[in-house]
Amino acid sequence: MEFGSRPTERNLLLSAQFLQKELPIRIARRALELESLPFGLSRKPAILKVRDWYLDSFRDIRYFPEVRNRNDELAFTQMIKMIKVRHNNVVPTMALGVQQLKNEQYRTRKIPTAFDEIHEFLDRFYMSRIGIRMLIGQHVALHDPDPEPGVIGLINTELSPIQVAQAASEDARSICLREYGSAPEIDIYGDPTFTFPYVSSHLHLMLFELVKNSLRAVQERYMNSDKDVPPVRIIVADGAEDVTIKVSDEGGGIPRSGLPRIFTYLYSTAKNPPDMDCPSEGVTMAGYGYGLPISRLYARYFGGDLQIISMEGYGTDAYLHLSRLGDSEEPLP
Ligand SMILES: Nc1ncnc2c1ncn2[C@@H]1O[C@H](COP(=O)(O)OP(=O)(O)OP(=O)(O)O)[C@@H](O)[C@H]1O
Repeated sequence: MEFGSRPTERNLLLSAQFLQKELPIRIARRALELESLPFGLSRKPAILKVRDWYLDSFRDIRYFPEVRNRNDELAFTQMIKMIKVRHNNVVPTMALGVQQLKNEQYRTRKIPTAFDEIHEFLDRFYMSRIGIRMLIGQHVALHDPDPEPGVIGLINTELSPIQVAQAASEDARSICLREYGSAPEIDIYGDPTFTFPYVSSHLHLMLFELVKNSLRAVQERYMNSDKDVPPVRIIVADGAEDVTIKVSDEGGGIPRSGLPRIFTYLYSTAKNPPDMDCPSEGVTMAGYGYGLPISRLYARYFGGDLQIISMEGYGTDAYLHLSRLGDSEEPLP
């Protein structure tokens, strides 16, 4: 944030030179790991596709001549922007690969794999992806000739969590409306003038996932009843260390036996999961089971965390902690 507040030619050049060294290291580590996954996962077509994206991006950066001047820097920026687009569908494509492995085990009636190892790999892999995309996104965004006041690259130094909560709520409600024909109300509490520095796309993504889960739970619980539908409540608290946002619903909660699984990849109670073979299809209410684990990674990336507390038979509280100390280091694998 401090570096980007002065996006001079010299600083942009320094930034590009740093990325030219740093990105291939991060990308190569992930490519190697993609090649050595357990249980034959590395040979699944979807995983090979992702591996190839990583190899292509590695080559693009390594074959790019050394960045020495402004023109090089602009060309380099275009190139890494393309890389970011190339990797847009990594998450659903990886999900497809893991699903292919699961299906195969189911068909051949092999003893189901302990997926812990794969879970840990995916956590590392997606965390690294968040870091790579943050670095590329920040560099590219610093070229914006006319940034909004208070915005430095991807970071909004005056982000209002209430505003982001409103936008994320609207998005989640419109999906709920589309899917069920109606959607519970959402009440948002907190100081509307309060702001803190954060990446608004990250916060939007996390709140959108949490609100979507709450809306779905409430909707399913009250769909066929004539009782009043209780609203989902979002409460924003600004502490000295953390900004905490609670998303609270009366959607019936999660059974205690199911709680250890909600942060695992591919655990979902959605009845009609999206077509895994068409990962670019539009957003649905629930499906992959990726919402919670991915949101927690985004929170942890900047030193925060996500906790889910459930009261079975009543509802669920999600606590999203966002560290505002600004002194956390990237928790890289
Ligand atoms: N607020 C909630 N109330 C009740 N159950 C919940 C709530 N939040 C999450 N769950 C349970 O946890 C599961 C996993 O949630 P997660 O957000 O990770 O995936 P998903 O919503 O099923 O799919 P998607 O990848 O589309 O987010 C859900 O399928 C649901 O069973």
